[in-house]
Amino acid sequence: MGEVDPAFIQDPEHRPKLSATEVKGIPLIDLSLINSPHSVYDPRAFEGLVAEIGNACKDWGFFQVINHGRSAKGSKLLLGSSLRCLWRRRKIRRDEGNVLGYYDTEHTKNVRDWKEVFDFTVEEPTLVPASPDPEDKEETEWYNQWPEYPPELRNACEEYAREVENLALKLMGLIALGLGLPKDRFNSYFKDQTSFLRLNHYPPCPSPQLALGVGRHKDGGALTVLAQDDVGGLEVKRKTDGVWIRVKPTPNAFIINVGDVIQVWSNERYESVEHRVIVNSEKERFSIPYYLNPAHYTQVEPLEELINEQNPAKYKPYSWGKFITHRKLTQAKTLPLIDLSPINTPDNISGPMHAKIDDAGGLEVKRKADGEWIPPNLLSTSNIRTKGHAQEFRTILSNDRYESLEHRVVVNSKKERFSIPFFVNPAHYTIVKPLEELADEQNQAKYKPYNWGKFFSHRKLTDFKKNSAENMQLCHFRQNLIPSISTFLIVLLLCVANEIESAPTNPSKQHFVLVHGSCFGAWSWYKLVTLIRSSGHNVTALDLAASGVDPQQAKDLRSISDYLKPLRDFMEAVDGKVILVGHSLGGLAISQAMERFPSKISVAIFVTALMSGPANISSLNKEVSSCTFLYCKKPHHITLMALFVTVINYRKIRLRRIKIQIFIKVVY
Ligand SMILES: O=C(O)CCC(=O)C(=O)O
Ligand SMILES: [Fe+2]
Repeated sequence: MGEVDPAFIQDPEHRPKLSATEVKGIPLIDLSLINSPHSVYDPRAFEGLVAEIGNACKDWGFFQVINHGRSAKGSKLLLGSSLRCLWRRRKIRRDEGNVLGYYDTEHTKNVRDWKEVFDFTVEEPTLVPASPDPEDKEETEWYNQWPEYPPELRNACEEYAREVENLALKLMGLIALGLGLPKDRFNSYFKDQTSFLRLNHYPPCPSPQLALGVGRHKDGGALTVLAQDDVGGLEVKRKTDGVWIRVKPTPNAFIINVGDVIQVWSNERYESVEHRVIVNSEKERFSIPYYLNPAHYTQVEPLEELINEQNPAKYKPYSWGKFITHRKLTQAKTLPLIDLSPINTPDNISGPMHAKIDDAGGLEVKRKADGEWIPPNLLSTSNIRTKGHAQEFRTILSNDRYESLEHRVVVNSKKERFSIPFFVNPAHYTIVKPLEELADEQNQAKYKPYNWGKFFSHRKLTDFKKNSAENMQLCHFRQNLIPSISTFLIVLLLCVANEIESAPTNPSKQHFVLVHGSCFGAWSWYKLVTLIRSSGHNVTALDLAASGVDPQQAKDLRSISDYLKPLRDFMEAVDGKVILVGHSLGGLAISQAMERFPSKISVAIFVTALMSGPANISSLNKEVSSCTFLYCKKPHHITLMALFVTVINYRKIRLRRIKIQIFIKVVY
């Protein structure tokens, strides 16, 4: 591997102390009771063993076992010199199509590990989902990739795997008993297990103070049975004080790690252990973890027997198959720092680290697949690289190949929280538009150019209203805006206007006057204004009195007539015919304008609007109550409302009224 490439260098706070102390007190459990053919069954001793394992799982999340009944021949052979040449020969490299075999690009927390590995599964083939995509129901098979040399490798590995599997399942039985469950409680999960083994080789490292053999992590499966040679380097994070302690190799012992799956099954009675591997400048090191994993179709969730009202489930169920497929596909390559995959992968959707219901973080991202809010992986990075406004910019530059991420921060009643976003923005004079190289005839530019500086200063002035329509949003610049209420209105209007005798002869050039509803302002039409203008029409969005940016105060208005005055003033001044559009209470305003300026109005559109009678505004209530309003409210936001549109040809009003009712999704 040569000199230390920056990809291997750990952030300062995660660099190892090479002088770490080896401490006493790490549980060392003698399994001779269950393994010796000569031992007489002693229920009390057995109970003691179960309790010892239970305590080790609870207090440490790991322990060592001796007299485990395995001959240790297998591990000696695999760790020993006869097979080391495996690493120096040509390796069968894994790729995206085949995730097993040799590779040396494993990354933990986005930093490359100083090691090379050879992976093989216990079941041949191993059945797994074809992709991490939750919607994809297809399955695929993983096959081991055995090298031709050394020839004895395959047999040695397979034999070793069988031996350790036996031990791992026995330990699961003891753990089940310790949790007060039947001994065979976990058996069914491992019927079609996805367990695999890894031959780890840590070459000597010129800068062991900067890099790690494996960065800090927890094993994702149920249980790990680890064999190591006598070089040492494994460190575990002690639960009592968070100090990293070195695990001194014990001859013929296996190290047992509690994995994330047990943490979830036990509803956190046992917690998986964080660990890492230190490398050294002189000696290479070998180790063989056996990861005991459930069948891919397992939904991992707290066991029913271990939850109740006092102790509710701390995790949401997640698909083991989706989780492991994602892991396998992503861990062997560099993950970009700004990476959209976390919101689309089971790892972050429902992996044990992330599905924790009471996640202390606060940042949530909206998963693109289904719009659900989920916490991203905040636990492991010291610098949290969130995706901010800069990504809106990326969205446009990439012509939608990358989409910006919607996110939010939830607060909690106990802890305060701090964060420091760094927004990477272009120069103010930048005209943001899809890059030429990424837009062509087949894939046309999806955004119109806009001036970053103008956008940015507008945002700065209005950012306190992040969710209000007044805040300029990316959708302003979209070329082909998604059909919405606005587009619908224009299409509807033009269709109907063509039908009406008095419609302008050239419907392609109209002047729309938009009148907002109560408590709204001209800003509420921001989408429609953009749309109408970009369709080549004139548009005026008015603020009624004391609304939007109109300087008057509501308390100073003496009558409804004062409130409607800005429209009257406008109508007086305007040349030619206009199309009036009123929303909600704005219907009252346009009704009055229709009374006064009939010759200046070609069409009036009432959008869920009050519509007073043409002769007498006071007949308003009667008219309104005869209209059908369908209204569907969901908590916190209106997702659906009935749009009630009445198009009136004013001059023929007594002859013809068109009422159209539709359902439309309105996004505020
Ligand atoms: O090599 C070791 O001691 C531990 C390796 C490990 O933690 C892993 O591969 O998951
Ligand atoms: Fe591990």
